[in-house]
Amino acid sequence: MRTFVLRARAAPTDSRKLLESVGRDAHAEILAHTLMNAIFVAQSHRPQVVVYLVLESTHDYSRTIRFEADALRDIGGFDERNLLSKVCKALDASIGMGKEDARSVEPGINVQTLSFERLVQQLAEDHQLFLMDRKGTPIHQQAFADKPCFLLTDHIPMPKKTIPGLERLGARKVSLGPTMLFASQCVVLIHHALDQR
Ligand SMILES: C[S@@+](CC[C@H](N)C(=O)[O-])C[C@H]1O[C@@H](n2cnc3c(N)ncnc32)[C@H](O)[C@@H]1O
Repeated sequence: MRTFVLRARAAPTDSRKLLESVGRDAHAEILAHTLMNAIFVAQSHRPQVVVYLVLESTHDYSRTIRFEADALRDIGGFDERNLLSKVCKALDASIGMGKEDARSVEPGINVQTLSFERLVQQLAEDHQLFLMDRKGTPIHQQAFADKPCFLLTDHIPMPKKTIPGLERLGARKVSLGPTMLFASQCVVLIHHALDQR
């Protein structure tokens, strides 16, 4: 199982604002690109992949949308419009939810009003956490067990004060080289590195 968490700090939890932000400051397209590269390969999907999108620009609670590749049905295509429509459907389904509530959206997709910090605490119970960071251990030198979970952000960096807490949960920094990449590009390189093993 490979798990990816995209902490989308600028992404609105209002579906209309999310769509309006494509190509603008909040760059909602990052969500679609990351989903695409995490879940899909040519003519198929990757088995055993889970993606969490954590949208944090909100007036109430962060929304954590979980996509489980093996359970998705009728995803309808991998273009930005289609993938963002799934995100919007989850956001609309979450309207009115209380704190740390959960709803099923469609097969393979659910939404929770869960913060990044609480999500990562939960994942740390049975996953090995890796914080993607240019200054971390080169990925080809890093050992991986059977449930790695890779933590990424959108164009806004991980807040510095979050990092000691992640390290206390066991997160290790892993690098894909000195070039600053998009999260979606990191996902491709992570899959490639793990595919070689
Ligand atoms: C566009 S980058 C974030 C840029 C942001 N301005 C920053 O300074 O972190 C998106 C995500 O990819 C990760 N990332 C980008 N290049 C990387 C690299 N060469 N190795 C490891 N992670 C990388 C970042 O750590 C971040 O989680």
